[in-house]
Amino acid sequence: MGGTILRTENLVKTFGGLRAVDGVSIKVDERTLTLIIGPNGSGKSTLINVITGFLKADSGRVLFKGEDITNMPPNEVYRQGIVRTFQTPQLLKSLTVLENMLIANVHPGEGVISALRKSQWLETEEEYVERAWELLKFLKLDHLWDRPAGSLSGGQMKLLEIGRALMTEPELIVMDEPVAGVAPSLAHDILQKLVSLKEQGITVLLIEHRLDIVLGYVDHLYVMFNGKVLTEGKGRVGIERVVNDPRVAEIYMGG
Ligand SMILES: Nc1ncnc2c1ncn2[C@@H]1O[C@H](COP(=O)(O)OP(=O)(O)OP(=O)(O)O)[C@@H](O)[C@H]1O
Repeated sequence: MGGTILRTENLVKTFGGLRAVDGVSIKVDERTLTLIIGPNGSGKSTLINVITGFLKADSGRVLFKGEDITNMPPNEVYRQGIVRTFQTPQLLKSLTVLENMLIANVHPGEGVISALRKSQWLETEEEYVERAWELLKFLKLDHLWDRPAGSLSGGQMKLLEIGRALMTEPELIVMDEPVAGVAPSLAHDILQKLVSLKEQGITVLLIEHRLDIVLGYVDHLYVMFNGKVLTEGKGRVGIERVVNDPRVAEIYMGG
């Protein structure tokens, strides 16, 4: 484990009178897998939306590698080295698996066509194809390279979404429910892939409901409730303590 790559300080996001994120301070260490759990409506998605620039904070700060990135627009956050994946993979379903990989570097808000026309893209085209191919092999999607993305299974689409995120060579990947709706064996495959990303220097921050499947892969666990961090734990012992905390069972039973 290295130093802290991402930190939030007293982050607040309100919707009208509702404090969806209510003074959240978290730390994500380099090359770890950090998981945020919490019952529905506890503020997890809002928190990662604020971190990744999809929502503006009312107050508090987001620091990435020590730099203040609070309220930067998503494309700026992305340029800093943070990539986001969504619960529903954001794929272009009529394009092939390989094509989806190749257009992954299109900045949010930038048209696909104009990005593809860029001379800069053409210069690095060979490199991109190589990288896409390596990643497809890593994700065991290479045999599907010429299939339309829309013909993949739900789990394969999640993998392709991860592949697209990795095409951008991120330092931090923020994921919204990467194994939701995925069969257990493929879910474990996906999580093992995420663990092996740590060895490549990538840090993973994720939200996930399926604790039974995810917990064994996690280095740092945060529990959110009512917009706040209820408790947290690091390492086997710390995580075990959180999981056995009666307050955690209580919020899930209440929700
Ligand atoms: N755009 C919005 N406008 C108004 N209220 C919102 C908005 N987004 C979220 N909320 C509210 O903020 C609170 C936190 O929601 P959020 O989606 O962050 O929770 P969550 O922990 O991610 O839940 P889930 O696990 O169901 O995705 C909820 O009460 C929700 O209804």
